[in-house]
Amino acid sequence: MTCLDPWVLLLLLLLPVLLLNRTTNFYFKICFYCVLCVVFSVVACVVCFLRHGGRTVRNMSIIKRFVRIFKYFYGLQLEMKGAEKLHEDKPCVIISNHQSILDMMGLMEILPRNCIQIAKRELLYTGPVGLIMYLGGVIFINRKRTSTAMSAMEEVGNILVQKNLKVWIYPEGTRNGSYDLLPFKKGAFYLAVQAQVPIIPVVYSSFSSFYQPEKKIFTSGKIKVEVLDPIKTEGMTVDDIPKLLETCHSLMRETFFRISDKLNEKGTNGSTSQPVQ
Ligand SMILES: CCCCCCCCCCCCCC(=O)SCCNC(=O)CCNC(=O)[C@H](O)C(C)(C)COP(=O)(O)OP(=O)(O)OC[C@H]1O[C@@H](n2cnc3c(N)ncnc32)[C@H](O)[C@@H]1OP(=O)(O)O
Ligand SMILES: CCCCCCCC/C=C\CCCCCCCC(=O)OC[C@@H](O)COP(=O)(O)O
Repeated sequence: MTCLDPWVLLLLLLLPVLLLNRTTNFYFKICFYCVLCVVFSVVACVVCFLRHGGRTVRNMSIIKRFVRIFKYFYGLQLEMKGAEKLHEDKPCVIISNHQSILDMMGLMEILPRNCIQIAKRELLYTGPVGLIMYLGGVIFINRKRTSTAMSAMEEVGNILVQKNLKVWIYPEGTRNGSYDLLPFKKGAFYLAVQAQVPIIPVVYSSFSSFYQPEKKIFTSGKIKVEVLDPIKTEGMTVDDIPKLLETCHSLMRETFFRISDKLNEKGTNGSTSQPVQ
């Protein structure tokens, strides 16, 4: 018996109370998510090194297996529609809406083979999480310097067809938890037109039925994912980009509203989702 035992006992007694409280439950789940990311990244880094010896997009299939476990801890269900459109063995630019750090779970559920992602450079410095992203072939861009971000994207465009790759981009350029989509940045559309490859929009329903950081709500729930039809860019030039962007934005926005559960003023959607204890 050590002198810490009464404190450990107290903590154990308090744990159910803390988990039942909405705010502490919320923070517990977010902290646990970060712990899961770090721990799984360390293990995945070792597996990736042993399997492929360094940075390659093939490591993503290993990372996927780890991240796909996360949803069971959070009682999240993912309902997919049209996923087969992503698995055609041809290069393309995949665009999707970006709500939260939780998106990674939805991403890994549907991520096709040979698909690299574009991420903000700051994520490279998150220790093991940054390292596993690097090993998985993620391309890091400096959003504060448009010219370097653009040339990094241009390099991706140059190898996309040559290496038969797909690229996953969040065209909103940042997380957006509001019940709408932000206006799109143009990088993804330049890339698709430059490489003359189709754009495939993927829409995730609003998380707000189970996840609302401002109200400290984080319950179990369902995410609907819909893959829209590919939009061809063959024959398009830079002049066509504004219209292409607009088409993708309105199609995705329409789909987002259709598949999301609109909340009432109380912040509930009337569903029976209960906090995961
Ligand atoms: C266990 C743990 C496991 C971990 C698993 C890892 C999972 C990994 C998950 C990772 C998830 C990570 C998720 C994340 O990290 S999301 C955050 C990072 N991702 C992005 O930002 C992607 C989307 N952003 C863009 O595409 C932006 O456009 C970029 C970044 C490129 C520039 O943005 P910026 O805001 O600086 O500029 P702007 O878009 O207003 O454009 C400015 C002007 O430049 C013109 N322009 C733009 N592009 C091009 C071009 N190519 N050629 C020529 N011109 C171009 C454009 O027309 C405009 O001109 P004008 O029209 O106003 O005259
Ligand atoms: C040595 C330093 C150690 C730091 C350790 C930090 C540990 C971090 C642990 C877990 C973080 C999980 C991150 C999972 C990756 C999710 C990617 C993501 O969603 O990034 C947000 C980015 O798209 C947009 O960022 P902004 O909304 O523009 O901001």
